[in-house]
Amino acid sequence: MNELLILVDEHDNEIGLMEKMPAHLSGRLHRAFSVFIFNSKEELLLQQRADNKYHSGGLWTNTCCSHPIDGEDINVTIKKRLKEEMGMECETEYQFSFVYKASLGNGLIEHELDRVFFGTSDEKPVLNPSEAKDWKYISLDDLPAAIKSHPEDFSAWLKICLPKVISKIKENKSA
Ligand SMILES: C=C(C)CCOP(=O)(O)OP(=O)(O)O
Ligand SMILES: [Mg+2]
Ligand SMILES: [Mn+2]
Repeated sequence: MNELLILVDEHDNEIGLMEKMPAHLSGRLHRAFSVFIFNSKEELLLQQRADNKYHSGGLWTNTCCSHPIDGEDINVTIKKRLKEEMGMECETEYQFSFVYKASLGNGLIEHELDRVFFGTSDEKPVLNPSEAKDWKYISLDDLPAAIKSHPEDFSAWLKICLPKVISKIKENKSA
């Protein structure tokens, strides 16, 4: 795997490029994106990561995540990655960004400036087994309690950004 991530400072200024593994071993801040797809009942489509992912294998998380590619429009990368991971085609819209740092076991550290995108689709996923092993819909009324009762089953970044996702949805509705 020779995938280059975009290193940034906390103001999202590009600093350079680094390969995926060294970037996650050193905990250098880099760009990422997290996609949240909802169905028409406003349930969130969760992805269960494949067991053999480099980190957070087997954990439940938002619909699709990856890292932007240097020189490629992030909307193009999102489209490709949503297709590759979940077999889905869906328009997505930028919502907000957040920074987090989390140790994920086996020496890997996620330290990301993560851009969050929302989309709506009733399309059923067709999973790529090297990326995802299961999917399910869950209402945002039920997800916080599910995380509270089994925190070990969910990704670090989902737990960190979920309150912001819920506030953003409320804000979008009242706008
Ligand atoms: C929010 C996060 C964790 C971005 C990285 O996502 P992945 O770990 O799923 O990255 P890919 O292997 O799919 O590129
Ligand atoms: Mg991914
Ligand atoms: Mn990362």
